[in-house]
Amino acid sequence: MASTLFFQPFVLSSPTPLVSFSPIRAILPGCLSPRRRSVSLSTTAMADKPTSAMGTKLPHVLTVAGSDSGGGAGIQADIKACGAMGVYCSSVITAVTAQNTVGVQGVHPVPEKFIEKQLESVLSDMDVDVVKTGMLPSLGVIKVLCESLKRFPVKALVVDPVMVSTSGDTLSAPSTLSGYRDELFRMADIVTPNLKEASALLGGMQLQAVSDMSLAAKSIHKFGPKNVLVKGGDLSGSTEAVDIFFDGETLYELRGSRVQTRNTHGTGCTLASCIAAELAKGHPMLQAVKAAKAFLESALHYSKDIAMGSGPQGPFDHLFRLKSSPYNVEPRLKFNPDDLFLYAVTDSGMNRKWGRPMTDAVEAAIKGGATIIQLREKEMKTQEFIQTAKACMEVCQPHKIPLLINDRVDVALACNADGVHVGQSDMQAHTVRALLGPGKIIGVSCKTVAQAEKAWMDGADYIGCGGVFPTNTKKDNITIGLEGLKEICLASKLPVVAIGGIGIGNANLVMEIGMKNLKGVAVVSALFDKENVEGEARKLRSVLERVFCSVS
Ligand SMILES: Nc1ncnc2c1ncn2[C@@H]1O[C@H](COP(=O)(O)OP(=O)(O)OP(=O)(O)O)[C@@H](O)[C@H]1O
Ligand SMILES: Cc1ncc(CO)c(N)n1
Ligand SMILES: [Mg+2]
Repeated sequence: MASTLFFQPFVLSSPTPLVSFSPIRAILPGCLSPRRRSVSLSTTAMADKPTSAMGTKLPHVLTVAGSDSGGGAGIQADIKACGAMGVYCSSVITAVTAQNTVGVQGVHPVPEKFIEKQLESVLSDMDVDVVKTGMLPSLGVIKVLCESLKRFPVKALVVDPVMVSTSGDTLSAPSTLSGYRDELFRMADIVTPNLKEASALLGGMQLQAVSDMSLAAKSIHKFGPKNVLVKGGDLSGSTEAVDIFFDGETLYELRGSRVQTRNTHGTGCTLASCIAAELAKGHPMLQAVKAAKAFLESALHYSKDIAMGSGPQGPFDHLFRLKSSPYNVEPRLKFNPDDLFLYAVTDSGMNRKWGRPMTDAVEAAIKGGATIIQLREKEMKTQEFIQTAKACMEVCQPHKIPLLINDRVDVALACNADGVHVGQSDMQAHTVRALLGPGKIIGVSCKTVAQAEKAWMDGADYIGCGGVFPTNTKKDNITIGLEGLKEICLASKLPVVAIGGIGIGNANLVMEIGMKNLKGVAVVSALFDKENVEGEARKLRSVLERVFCSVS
């Protein structure tokens, strides 16, 4: 088995915006060729188009693919996947297939000239950010597409080299192999072959284990794409769904749990479309791939018992979020790891003791210098918790301070909080991510290196690490000490906030361990078990600032 490499260079060095539904065209950070970036439609180009320049810019994916009459794969999957990710999707149809859960009964290619016409219609007019390709039935279609992309450059190209359906039916002519290898791959930001496609691209190489997939990813990279994702959905005998990502330097083994279901028709199309959608929003490549995989796992899980058709492979429901989380709207605040600097965690028992409403306590903490608030209420009834959270949101919003909810994803959705913090026995972070969407902040409490690694894989934004010192807030909590904190910081690819028994007297010791990704301290009693919350926050903040200035 290939060794697992989990480098995530972008996380610590430059906090990237989680979502950029910017009214102006966002530039994709670090994932695009300078060649295309330099020629892509710029704000200047937009200025030539008064209609689109004056309105809101939607992130836009164009899919160039075949129609699946069964609605589970192809164009239909692509449009639903982009819709589910909150991205506009236009479509150039390359072929019409007669398809169902049994297999492909017929293929009717669209004439190349008419594909060219569709491409020109959309690309010349509609501000496409990312092109995603699926079924390209002939070499001629690939050539037409390459020419169109040269005429109308876009910010990113995602190539899913669809060749054979899972039912075994051929969807592209053998001559397309050379078109992919010699022409289209060179223009691609990522290519996403499954096992059979990777094998075909590499002249029949056998792919039976993860180590073979790693070799294949490296070989396919030589054809010229910037990144390669070899998908392991069809890897037999695995309890996990393992994909291999290669960016030309580092191999990443992306593992998810394998959902036990027959409803996997269109997973490949969906994955590639979700990647394209995340790129269109402005996310970097690896983050886009991880978000796509997390979405897919949730969609498969949600759809695992759907019964449709009599064949071996059924479709799944891309739009499950519409049913599961009506409040799933895009976030207001982008996560900035520096927000972890002075992290205030509430405790209504303490605030009651000092006779102040939660909103006053939160306001005072913010005025004293708190940079993020977490509502941690273990006893409160749901309705009261939601009301309190909504009221606290109103306190936080004018100060642009993010508000997170401890454990209760439902409460976070109900009040449209900025995110959720979960512990090890709460809902898993990847499920939280699927429910909250890509733009919300997710934190996970971690006591071990393995937990920190899982948090990163699950798509969390930061980890809370502790208890650093013994604390009365959490009885029987294991104390990891400064050494434990240091070990986890060293291993973590995510920013870290230290927690547990921290206050004015010892915050300096914590920050002085000198870890670059240790971004701040989280406190409960040090602020809220005091009479003057604002004053205590101010003192703590000045301790932190002093250390920050001396170590940086
Ligand atoms: N049962 C499953 N549970 C979880 N993830 C899965 C499952 N099956 C496939 N995947 C994931 O779905 C993505 C698509 O992989 P897959 O290898 O199935 O692509 P594909 O064969 O091109 O799909 P298609 O069925 O559209 O042809 C990968 O990220 C893979 O790990
Ligand atoms: C149209 C179409 N595109 C792609 C696939 C691969 O899933 C399929 N089965 N049908
Ligand atoms: Mg498959």
